[in-house]
Amino acid sequence: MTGLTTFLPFLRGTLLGLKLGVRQRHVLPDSHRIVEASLARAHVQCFSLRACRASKASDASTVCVESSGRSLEWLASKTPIRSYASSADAMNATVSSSKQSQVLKELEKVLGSPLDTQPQAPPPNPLVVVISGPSGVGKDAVIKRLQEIRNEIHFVVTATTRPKRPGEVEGVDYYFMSKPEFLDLIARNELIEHALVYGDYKGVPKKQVRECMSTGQDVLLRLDIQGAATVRKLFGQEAVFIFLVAESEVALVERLVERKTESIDKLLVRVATAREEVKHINEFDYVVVNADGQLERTVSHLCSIIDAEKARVQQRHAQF
Ligand SMILES: Nc1ncnc2c1ncn2[C@@H]1O[C@H](COP(=O)(O)OP(=O)(O)OP(=O)(O)O)[C@@H](O)[C@H]1O
Repeated sequence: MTGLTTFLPFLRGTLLGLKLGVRQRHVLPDSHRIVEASLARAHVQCFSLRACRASKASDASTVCVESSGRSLEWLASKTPIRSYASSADAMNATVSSSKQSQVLKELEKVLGSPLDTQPQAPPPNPLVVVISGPSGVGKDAVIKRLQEIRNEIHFVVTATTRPKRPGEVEGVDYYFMSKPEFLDLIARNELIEHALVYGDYKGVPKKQVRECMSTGQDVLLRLDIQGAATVRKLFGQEAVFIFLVAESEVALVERLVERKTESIDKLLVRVATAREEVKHINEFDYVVVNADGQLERTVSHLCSIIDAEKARVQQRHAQF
């Protein structure tokens, strides 16, 4: 309402200007003035499109120009206004491509140099993303889904000495190996980190991470809390650490019981450990709730984090 009342005097002046054929001048930022000056040459007059619609003016056409991140709406005389849903529609509806290129040429002339076609944002650095969280929270389920929708991210397959669970695939879910084989990897210093978890070894092979990072690919690591702490020491703030939690402790336990992969003794150990692990939440950059039945939402949150990381001005720069 306030905008309208402030605007009415301007609108009256504008319409009067149109009738009298007098070019109006409005206070615009410098960059906009350049645009205005250039378009003035093409006999285009600048007004607010919204104002003209409100006034039901029917003797103007629209030319929209993106300048300094804002949309300027230019009204030129003689052609009728058409109804449209957005500035982009207005552009399509009323400006022919030849007119557009004419405007661009005019702008380039005024600027004294050609408009740059290069991307304005620098290419983002490859990310190292660590996903961690207590046992049974859904790390594997979440990562599996994330891989389906973001297959450009390389999931680093962990080596483990634990037995394969039904449905798990060698080289996809884990590299399953015997304890002597795993100990050999340790001896050859071929693991970024490794740990003995619930009596089984788990570790991240260096080779995979090294190879991916050298090609500029994003890397996703699934680590338990100890592993995440070790990798944090290695990468510091240069990697992204995400902590998955269930909506509550009871929800986590129900999920573990439902999975039916542990005896009651093993369950007890996992639940007691999970209670301790959740205390490490502050060592992470992000926390994401994997609520029951909300796997898609969880994965969508992870995608948002990755996208936000890609949009950072000060990029993380993981080196290995
Ligand atoms: N959002 C969810 N809603 C319901 N069930 C889920 C959800 N996320 C995962 N699950 C299920 O919970 C169980 C535990 O998930 P998963 O095995 O992925 O956990 P994990 O964190 O990888 O466990 P671990 O560290 O013990 O390997 C699985 O049966 C999985 O299908």
